Amino acid sequence: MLDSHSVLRQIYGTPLGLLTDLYQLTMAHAYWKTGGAESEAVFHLFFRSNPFGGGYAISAGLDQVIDYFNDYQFDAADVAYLSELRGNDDKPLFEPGFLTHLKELQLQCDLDAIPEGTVVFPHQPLLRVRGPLIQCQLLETALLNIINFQTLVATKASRITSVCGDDPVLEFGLRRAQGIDGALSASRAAFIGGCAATSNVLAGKLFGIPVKGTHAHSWVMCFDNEREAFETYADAMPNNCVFLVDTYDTLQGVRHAIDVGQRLKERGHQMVGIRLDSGDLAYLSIEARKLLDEAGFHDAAIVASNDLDEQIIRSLKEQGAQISVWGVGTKLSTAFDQPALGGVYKLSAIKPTGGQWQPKTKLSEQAIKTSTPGILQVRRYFDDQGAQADMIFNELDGASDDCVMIDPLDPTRRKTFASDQKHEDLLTPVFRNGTRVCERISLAKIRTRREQQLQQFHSGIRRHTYPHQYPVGLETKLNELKTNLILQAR
Ligand SMILES: Nc1ncnc2c1ncn2[C@@H]1O[C@H](COP(=O)(O)OP(=O)(O)OP(=O)(O)O)[C@@H](O)[C@H]1O
Ligand SMILES: O=P(O)(O)OC[C@H]1O[C@H](OP(=O)(O)OP(=O)(O)O)[C@H](O)[C@@H]1O
Ligand SMILES: O=C(O)c1cccnc1
Repeated sequence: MLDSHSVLRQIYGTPLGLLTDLYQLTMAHAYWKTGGAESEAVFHLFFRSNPFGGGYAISAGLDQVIDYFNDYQFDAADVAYLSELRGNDDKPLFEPGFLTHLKELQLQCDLDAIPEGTVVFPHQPLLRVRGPLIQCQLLETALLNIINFQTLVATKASRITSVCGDDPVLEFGLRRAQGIDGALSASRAAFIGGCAATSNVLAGKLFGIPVKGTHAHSWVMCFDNEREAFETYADAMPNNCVFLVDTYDTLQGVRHAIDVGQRLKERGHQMVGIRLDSGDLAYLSIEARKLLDEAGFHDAAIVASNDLDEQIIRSLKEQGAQISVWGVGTKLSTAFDQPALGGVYKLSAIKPTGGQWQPKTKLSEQAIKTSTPGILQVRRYFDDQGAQADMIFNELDGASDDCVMIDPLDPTRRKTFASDQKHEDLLTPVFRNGTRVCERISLAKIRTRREQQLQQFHSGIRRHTYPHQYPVGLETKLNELKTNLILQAR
């Protein structure tokens, strides 16, 4: 199954094999030279704590991972570049045979992934990559780059949109995002997280996100007075009038908008609303609403922007602010209060050619950082109330019949599930032997999935202060395997 287009290719116009850390290539070279390259390996991508001190995260980025797999390639120019790199003896870093291997490389990996828009938790694999060791290793950095950022921003957007209820949130982050790709990826992830539209027109074109916009202070400042600015704008753009009213005196600005709105009405158009971008947004929105309603503009929206985030929006709502549309930029697209998710990609099992699977774990002084061995799957159990707990198990063993889940950090904490209890396995096949085996899901469906997913969970996980900790544990045999590997290593 071939994909007709790849957004990554459209943006960068080049294959992205070199979008990796040099050490992936030096390890790949060493595997190739010493015979380990074709051993079968399994890696999992997971994060260790929920971002923003919250109770959940929203998975995002898989569609770009699919693009990345589809486009994975080292072209002639890439190989020529690599051939020029030198080691500390000034000799070529990579042998020509390895560079030929890269040039001819075709991904043979299997990929299983938790679908985008799913509510996810620490320690559960979002991606599982299985295939030749050399290939799994080469994929690490870009997979982390894609999933870490989009999952982070989708989660931030989900927190913001949850506070806004049914009010639309417009993502305005492009101008202050971390570079071009940071902005584009943020627009996509923000939409998954529940934003209604973006101001980023390229993101609109590439991802099919609705685009929306008002006008800037510069428009008002180019005229002798605000009223003339609004009138001229209304003449030119009668079907997109949201007047920015705070350039000089906000409530006077609302009166000017109302006057121009009346003229628009007479000409058969409708003023969409006004935008507030400074001052006390609670007070000004309440006063603006009164003025608009008195003039009969009951449907006119009050858009607010200015360094908004979920805390300020919640506070504004508590103050009775009459804001109906929220423009959120910097704090959303840069994931301002936590700039990285901290997801990792760890080897968990290896099978030398002709040998048996060997589960692997990476020890750490901190128990929470010790990685889980095996070929993992995540099983989400449901009861009448919704999602009850997630159990990670090892597909090499299968889940045990009594389905007991253990908290690896406190083995006295356990949960037992009935063998016929409703459940869903979260990791689903995406690639088999380098070929895509699943349908691509539209961004609109992913966005809806997030909404539906959140309904499956106790509202306590959505709480921003001291959220409920959703139970995630290891199936008994997997916990034993992990404990034994730790004991052996020590
Ligand atoms: N009623 C309110 N309650 C809580 N926060 C508010 C309220 N009104 C505005 N804010 C927030 O307070 C911050 C105030 O921003 P700032 O100090 O830049 O003031 P300003 O009035 O916007 O000035 P400027 O003209 O420089 O933009 C913004 O993040 C804004 O969203
Ligand atoms: O505050 P954010 O959440 O990042 O939202 C985007 C901000 O960007 C614009 O301001 P800017 O001063 O750049 O331009 P302007 O002159 O159009 O207001 C806009 O007016 C918002 O305040
Ligand atoms: O359309 C807007 O109002 C807008 C767009 C980008 C940034 N700030 C505001």
